[in-house]
Amino acid sequence: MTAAECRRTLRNSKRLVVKVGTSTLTHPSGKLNLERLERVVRELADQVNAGRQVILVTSGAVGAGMGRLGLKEKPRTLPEKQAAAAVGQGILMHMYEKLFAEYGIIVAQILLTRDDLADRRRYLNARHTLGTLLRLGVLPIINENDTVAVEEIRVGDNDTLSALVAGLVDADVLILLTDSEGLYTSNPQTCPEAKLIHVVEEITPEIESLAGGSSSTWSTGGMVTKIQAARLATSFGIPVVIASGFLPGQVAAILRGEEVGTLFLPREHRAQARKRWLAYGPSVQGKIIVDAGAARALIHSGKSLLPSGIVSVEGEFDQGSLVSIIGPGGQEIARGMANYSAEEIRRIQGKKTSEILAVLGYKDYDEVVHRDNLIILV
Ligand SMILES: Nc1ncnc2c1ncn2[C@@H]1O[C@H](COP(=O)(O)OP(=O)(O)O)[C@@H](O)[C@H]1O
Ligand SMILES: N[C@@H](CCC(=O)OP(=O)(O)O)C(=O)O
Repeated sequence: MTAAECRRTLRNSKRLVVKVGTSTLTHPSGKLNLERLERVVRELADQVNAGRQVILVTSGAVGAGMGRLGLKEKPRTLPEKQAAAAVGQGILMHMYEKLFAEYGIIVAQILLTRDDLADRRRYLNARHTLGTLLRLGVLPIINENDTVAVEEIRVGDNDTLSALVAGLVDADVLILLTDSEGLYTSNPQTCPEAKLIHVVEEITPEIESLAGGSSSTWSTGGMVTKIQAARLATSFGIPVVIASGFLPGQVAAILRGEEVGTLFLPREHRAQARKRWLAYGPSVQGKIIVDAGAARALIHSGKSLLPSGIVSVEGEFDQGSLVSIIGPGGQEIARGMANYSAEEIRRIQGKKTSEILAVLGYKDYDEVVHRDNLIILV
C-alpha cells in the first residue's frame, strides 16, 4: 500500500485509538494545560459525533500529581511515582469526566498493566469489556495502572501501551499526539534544521537511529518509545500517525486523509486477534535462534519455521510454549507457539522435515512454529 492509499483509507476509520502524551496535557510545572486538554476533548467528542468510536490513552497522571503536590523534580523512586500517579489520575479523570460530559459523552476509566494483557484470559476479558463499553457508546480512557504496577508487570510507557490497546480493540488507526509534529530527522528541540518525515514505509535501523529521548520533565521515552509503538501496531496491520497535540485540528485532518504528521504504513495484512496476542506476553519461555535463510523466509516470504533453519535453542520449554525467534544478528524477529519442546527441537535442528520421524521416532508436525501461530516483529 502506498502512503497516498493509506492516507485515503484513514478516511474510513471507524475505530481510533488516540494517545495523548504528558507534554500535551501538562505545563512544564506538571499542572494540567487546560486549554490543550479542552481542545483534545472537544476534537475527540467531534469524532464521536461523526460516528466514530474513540479510545483515549492518556498520560499525565504522574505530572499532574506532582503539579498538585507542588513537587518540582521528577520522582526518583517507584513508590514516589506511584503516589504521584494516584493523586494525578484522579485529577485527570475528574477533568475528562467533566469536559466530555459537556458534549454528552460518557467516559470510563480503565487502568491496565502488562499482566492484564499477557494472560490470555485477562486479555480476552479486557477485550470484551472494551467492546461492551464501545457498543454502549462510552468513550474508554486508558492509562497504565501506575499505582500498583511494579517493574516486572509494567508496560512502562504509554506509547507502547497504546499500541497494545490498538491491537486489543482491533483499531483502524493509532494516533500519537505529542509536542512535535511527527518524527524529525533529529530531535527538533535541539536541532532547528531537523526536517519532518512525512511517511515511514518500514522501520529500519536508520529510522530508529533518528529517534531521541524526551526533553520534557514528566514524559517517558520520547520518540524512541513512539517508534517502538509504531513497530508493534504496524506489525498488527494498524497504521500509525505521530502528530502534534499542540496544533488544533490534527485528528480531523488525519481522518480527512491529509498529509499531517508522520505516517507509518501498516504491514500488508491485519494480524488475526489471536496472533496479535502472541506479541503481548512478557513470558516467552525460550529462544530459537535461526539462520539468515530462515529469517528471510519468515520475514519476507510468509513461511513457517522449519527445523532446517534452526541453529540453536535456548531455555527449556514444552510443546505449546511461547518462544522468541532470534535472527542471526541477535534481534528478535518473531514470536510464536512451538510445536515441539526445547529438547525435541535441539534434536531436529538443522535437519530436513523428512528426517523428523527418523530422529524423534514420531512426527506430529512438519513445522517447528506454524505460520498461523507466529507473529513477525520486525
Ligand atoms: N527525531 C525526533 N523527532 C521528533 N521528536 C524527537 C526526536 N527525537 C527525540 N524527540 C523528542 O521526543 C519528544 C516527544 O516525546 P515525549 O517527550 O515522550 O512526549 P509525550 O509526553 O507526548 O509522549 C519531543 O519533544 C522531542 O524532544
Ligand atoms: N502512565 C504515566 C505516563 C507514562 C508515559 O509514557 O508518559 P508520556 O511519555 O507522556 O506518554 C502517567 O500517566 O503519568
